[in-house]
Amino acid sequence: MALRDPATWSSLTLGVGAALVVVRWALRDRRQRDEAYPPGPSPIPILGNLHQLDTTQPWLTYTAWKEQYGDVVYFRQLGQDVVVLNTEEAAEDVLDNRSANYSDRMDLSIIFNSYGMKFFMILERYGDVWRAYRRLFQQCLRQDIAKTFRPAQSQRAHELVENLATTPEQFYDHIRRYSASVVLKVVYDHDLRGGEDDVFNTVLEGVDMMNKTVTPANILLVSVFPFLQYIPAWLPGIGWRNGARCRKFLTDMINAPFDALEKHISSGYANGCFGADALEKFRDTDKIQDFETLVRNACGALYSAGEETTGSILTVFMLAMTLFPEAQRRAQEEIDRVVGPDRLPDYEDRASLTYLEAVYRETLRWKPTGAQGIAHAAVNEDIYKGYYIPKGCVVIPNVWGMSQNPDKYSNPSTFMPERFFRPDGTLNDDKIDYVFGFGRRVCPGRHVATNSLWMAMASILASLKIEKVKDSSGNIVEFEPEWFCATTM
Ligand code: HEM
Repeated sequence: MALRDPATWSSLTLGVGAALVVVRWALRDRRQRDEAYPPGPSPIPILGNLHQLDTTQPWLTYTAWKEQYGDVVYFRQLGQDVVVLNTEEAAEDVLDNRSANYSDRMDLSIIFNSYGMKFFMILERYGDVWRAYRRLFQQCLRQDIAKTFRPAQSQRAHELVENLATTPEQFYDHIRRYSASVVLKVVYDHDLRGGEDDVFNTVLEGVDMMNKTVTPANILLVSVFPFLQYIPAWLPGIGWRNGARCRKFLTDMINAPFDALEKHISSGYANGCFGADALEKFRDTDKIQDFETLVRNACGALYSAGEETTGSILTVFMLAMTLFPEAQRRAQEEIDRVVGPDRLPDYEDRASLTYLEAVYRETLRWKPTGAQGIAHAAVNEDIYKGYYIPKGCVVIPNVWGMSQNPDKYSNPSTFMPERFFRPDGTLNDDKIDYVFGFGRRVCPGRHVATNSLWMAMASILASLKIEKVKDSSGNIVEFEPEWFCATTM
């Protein structure tokens, strides 16, 4: 793609135009109203408060602002109104209890179109198309249906243990393979076994491409300067911004597993899975237009939302077990006592393995992988606790702030499963559900995710001891874990 290309220039013009609109919007005066905006830092023209944000880990800034301004904080970012909800109570009040008004997302149509993200319903605006997706999820991924995938999840968890035992140094690849294999099975009835697998390679490449493009920084840049999507793909370091290349990867990511599923269906070999179930249940619907494309896209969205999240949490689990051996020892002692040495834990054991349950919850809490949740947006203006929230305002649930709240979790940076027990030894009611989101947009894959995570943790703890690496002389190699959490918009 050359800069001489007329399309590039028209985009450049559009980009500059968009920048000017953003500047004018950013400079506009706040409306004079009776109700005040929630408290927050003072903005400067154009940037708003962008210069005060830790842009790679914004949740750290939000959490610091909580100390200064409170549970509900208002700021501006290049003219965009943003409200941060720093506590579970505020997030439940606004996003759960008023979900009819707070289930929208920011307008990201430029990114959607330039990078081929239309399938990615996670960022779909609140409306009929989004409702059609949620109808599919409600019919084909609810809790009782998620249970039917458990045997496949157990089998893959046992494979994960075998892989970890054979080549522990490749633990990250094994974990990623596990989470991908579960989601491929659940969504497409695709069996990922040993060796090369074209479908697996294609979807991994697609997700990696998405991870680069769907970041807050890139979204902001491309929204203001749409011509960036025409950066030549071969340019080192920044060629990944090329829209056409990304579109190709994502189209392949959506089509490869779905085409394979359709072949299975037509040859009569498909077992129960989300894709086949949705095609079957909605085939005669007149309520959803072009339902086949919708199902194809829904499958792509489920895969891209489900693979990395599960993998990241299991990576956090491995880190926690390495750094906090006492928690590992207690969970293993419980499994030995309750399950015994002759078999691996099964889902039926879950209620009896209370310490393991606490390890599971503490893993979600300790280093939540979606530290600033996924932002919602207000459909209409609203008043919350006397504060004005404007129409179109982006509303961020600060999951990091909730999970590291020292008033609720003492020594929050310590991995301490014991915090989930009441004095009488029973588990409390804090299930860390807030990591799965809020209101009408709550994660539809949470039942599948919970089953995958629990089974992997139970199987690993029942079979392996996780400890720090030793060098050739048998000395422990100490390491300083670096914590980085992928941002979501
Ligand atoms: C493993 C841990 C997972 C976590 C922590 C997680 C978390 C989340 C969060 C925070 C949201 C946004 C909710 C909101 O807007 O308030 C979300 C949305 C979503 N998740 Fe998950 N998720 C996980 C696994 C999965 C899996 C396995 C799947 C698919 C099988 C999945 C599919 C989705 C989809 C499709 C949405 C978009 C919902 C919408 O916008 O209406 N997730 N998830």
